Amino acid sequence: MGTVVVDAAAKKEANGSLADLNPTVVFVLGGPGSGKGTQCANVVQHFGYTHLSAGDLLRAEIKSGSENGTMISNMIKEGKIVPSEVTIKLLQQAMLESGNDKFLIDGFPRNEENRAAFEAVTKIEPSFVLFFDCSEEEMERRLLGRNQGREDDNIETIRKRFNVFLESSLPVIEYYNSKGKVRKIDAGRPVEEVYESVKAIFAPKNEKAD
Ligand SMILES: Nc1ncnc2c1ncn2[C@@H]1O[C@H](COP(=O)(O)OP(=O)(O)O)[C@@H](O)[C@H]1O
Ligand SMILES: Nc1ccn([C@H]2C[C@H](O)[C@@H](COP(=O)(O)OP(=O)(O)O)O2)c(=O)n1
Ligand SMILES: [Mg+2]
Repeated sequence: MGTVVVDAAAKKEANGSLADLNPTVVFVLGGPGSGKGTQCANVVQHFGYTHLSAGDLLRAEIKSGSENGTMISNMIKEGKIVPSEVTIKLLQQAMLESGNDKFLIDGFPRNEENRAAFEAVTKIEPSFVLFFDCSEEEMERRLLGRNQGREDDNIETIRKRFNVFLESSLPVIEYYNSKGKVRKIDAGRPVEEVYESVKAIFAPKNEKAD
């Protein structure tokens, strides 16, 4: 399954099945280090979603030895956003393989191209968009302390990623905000406090979720 060259027939088939699935999708957005992955893990435990991190899928694709691996790796090291075609195919495959119909899509869409292409290809509209709002100082501190051996968690690439976030990702959040879909969370607080706010968004009112 290593290939990422988009095969038209396979793409059509994947789309057909995804449309049949009519999945519930929540986009989880926020700057690098804002805590998207950390909070998604909490939501998965309590609310039955499948967590799909676009960055994790791209890193797995590099490791798998795919023919696009070098291109993806170079783009990630530069803090750049990989062409939508590649990322959307990985997301579609992961959704179909999961056996679930509720997804947290973390770190996607990261630019207007991602957003428009996903909508055009999958016809999926997110139920809402979680936006983790965090200061650059705090995000930088967290990224430098993340210790996951990531090639992009160095100060030079971090600065580039912050610029890409401001220039390309924030406009996507503004787009969804204009549609009333953004649920903004103060992500600069401790993990447990942030999760309290996240939980309140997912938990049906008057019901308890632990
Ligand atoms: N609320 C928080 N307070 C302090 N550290 C956090 C918080 N949320 C996440 N972290 C830590 O910050 C780093 C980045 O978090 P992560 O969830 O990977 O963010 P993202 O996916 O948005 O880049 C990790 O080392 C994580 O343990
Ligand atoms: N939609 C996406 C998501 C991530 N990427 C690439 C570019 C990003 O800088 C890296 C890392 O993304 P990831 O979401 O794992 O990073 P953070 O968790 O926000 O720190 O992956 C992409 O090209 N397109
Ligand atoms: Mg992450």
